[in-house]
Amino acid sequence: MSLLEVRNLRKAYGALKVTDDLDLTVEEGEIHAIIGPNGAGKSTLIAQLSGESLSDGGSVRFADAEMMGMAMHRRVRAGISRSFQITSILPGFTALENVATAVQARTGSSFRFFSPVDQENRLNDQALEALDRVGIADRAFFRAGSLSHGEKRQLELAIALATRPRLLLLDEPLAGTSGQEAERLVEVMHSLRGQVTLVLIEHDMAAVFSLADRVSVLVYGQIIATGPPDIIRADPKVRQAYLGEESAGAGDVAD
Ligand SMILES: Nc1ncnc2c1ncn2[C@@H]1O[C@H](COP(=O)(O)OP(=O)(O)OP(=O)(O)O)[C@@H](O)[C@H]1O
Repeated sequence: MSLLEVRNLRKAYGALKVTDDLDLTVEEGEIHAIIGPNGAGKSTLIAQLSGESLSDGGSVRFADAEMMGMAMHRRVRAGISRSFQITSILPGFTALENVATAVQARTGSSFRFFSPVDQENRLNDQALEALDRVGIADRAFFRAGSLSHGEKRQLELAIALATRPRLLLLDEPLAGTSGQEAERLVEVMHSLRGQVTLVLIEHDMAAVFSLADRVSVLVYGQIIATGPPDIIRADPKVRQAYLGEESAGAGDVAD
């Protein structure tokens, strides 16, 4: 059984079918990248999987349970988490407070059986562990607003990891980062391999091809190919859809 099985997933905005009978399978422990041209429906798909956006139909089975119709906080408890955007980080709070606050907000009342002091300790422990996993435990007591852009992206990852997901959905984790920051984040994602299943959308092809175990190509709301990076790179269908090539010639999808 696969960890995530998406079948015939649909979503339309008016006449525009953004997710068009989409099928996708994600195996436990893999890093699965979703690539595709601008407007292909990648962010919409992530939003549908996380429960942030309602779907019009289809099935999303996660760990053999149906997620369709389930609210986002219930999916978080089932083990699906998605990255926050930097814009949702509170700049005046410390990195630790940001993670703890987000965990509390996302898991709802799951700590309610503990005393307030216990609740705070548990939240802080969980938050610190997450900051450590992304390599910024030494920034725990720094105000989030004072962190570098790359560290803020690490903080986003920590927020998503702090709910201890089995499946982590990342929407462009490298966006806006410089070369060194991107390298650091790729290292962090590598270090998560095997601990958590990752589904990520990313435009940085070098990162995608170095990180992903499998890549799915999304075009006009449908997955047109899924496979290991080398197979995807060489797939004529992918090259045509991506580059508008009349025929697949020499060279790669992107490097
Ligand atoms: N709330 C909305 N209302 C109407 N149309 C929308 C809405 N959200 C997205 N769309 C449209 O759905 C299509 C897919 O958008 P989406 O953001 O999912 O694509 P994407 O593959 O993530 O693109 P990009 O790579 O540019 O981020 C686009 O044509 C977009 O304009």
